[in-house]
Amino acid sequence: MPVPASEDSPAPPRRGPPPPIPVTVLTGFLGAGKTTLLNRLLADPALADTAVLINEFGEIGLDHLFVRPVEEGIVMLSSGCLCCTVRGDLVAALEDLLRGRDNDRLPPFSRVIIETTGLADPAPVLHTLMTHPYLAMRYRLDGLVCVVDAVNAAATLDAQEEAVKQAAMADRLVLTKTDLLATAEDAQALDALKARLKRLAPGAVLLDVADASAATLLNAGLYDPSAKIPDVARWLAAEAVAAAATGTDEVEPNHHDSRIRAFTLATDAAIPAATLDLFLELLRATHGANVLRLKGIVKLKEDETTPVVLHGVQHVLHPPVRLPAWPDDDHRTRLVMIVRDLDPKVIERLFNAFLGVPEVDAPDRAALTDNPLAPPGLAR
Ligand SMILES: Nc1nc2c(ncn2[C@@H]2O[C@H](COP(=O)(O)OP(=O)(O)OP(=O)(O)O)[C@@H](O)[C@H]2O)c(=O)[nH]1
Repeated sequence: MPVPASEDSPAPPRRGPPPPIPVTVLTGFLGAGKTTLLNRLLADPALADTAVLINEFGEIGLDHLFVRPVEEGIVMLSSGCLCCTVRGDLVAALEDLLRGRDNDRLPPFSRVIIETTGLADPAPVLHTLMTHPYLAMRYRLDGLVCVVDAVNAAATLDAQEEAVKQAAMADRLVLTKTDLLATAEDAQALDALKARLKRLAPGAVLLDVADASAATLLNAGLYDPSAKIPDVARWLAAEAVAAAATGTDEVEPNHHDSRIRAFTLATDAAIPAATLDLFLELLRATHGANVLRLKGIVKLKEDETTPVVLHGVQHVLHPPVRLPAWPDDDHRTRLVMIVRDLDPKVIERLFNAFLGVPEVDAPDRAALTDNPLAPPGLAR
């Protein structure tokens, strides 16, 4: 991971490429209300210059300037790993949009919304935006919005692990069909669902569809266009994740949810770039498939005044971004991770091993077998 040179501003230099176009990915299980929500959002004049990519046109017609269908088409990355695929169809559709815009065939849209199919794993969509050399330059992920049907979500989350993954990876969670909940039991079930979603995605903003708007759902990324300095604290939501980490034991063991854990790592220590590189490489190589999302800001030893921002989805790490300065008073390294089938302690020990933090209370034998750097077979 080459750490880039400091930039004076997230905006590119005047004669360079245009600023990347924000992309919002809209997920949610079958019939959860994605298209209905999209339809409502597109009626907002603030989204008049939005291009929409949608897998299939459902019963609700979208009346918008450029709504484009995309076919399902998964392409494997050269690593050959199933979980880090990119979508060839999506690459073609996103390239086509840019061509149209650059040739004045299309109006100069300033935002893209991609509605996925209900069964979709969001990871390949995010990988497409993060790994394609040209698309990663012209587009940037703004956020992942997951629509959750308040009537059926509990049963769906119990039965479908993809629904759990969609919710766990989200930056924004929108509860639909709350208008259909009438009884006291319904209200109780809704509270339980909200608590469940908060455990799954403690860093995500959870809102009712009645409050869903361009203002509340969009600009979830690092760069809010209205703010000159990236709002890292809002984007990371490290405090919310840390606060929720204490309550995860209540999860019923049979739920798919119990496989998901959200946690933060924080340190005051400055990390040499080469050490960070090695840590991330080992994390990707040994646990990449289980790290559903990684967000972070890192204090580098080489220049403690210009932190690096990280964003990863499973094996795929977005090229790190060097900030010109710390965005606020918190100058600690903070990593926020959503993992599946992985004990946060394993990552914590790996991180501490790279930082040189001794495992003071580990007995000798455990220090050997628990060593996260030990060769496979020796480590537990
Ligand atoms: N009562 C109520 N019905 C809703 C709400 N949101 C969506 N619906 C209804 O739920 C049904 C499915 O909505 P869609 O917007 O098509 O859902 P979708 O997620 O796009 O569906 P797929 O594309 O098939 O996955 C439609 O009949 C909508 O009218 C809501 O907030 N309240």
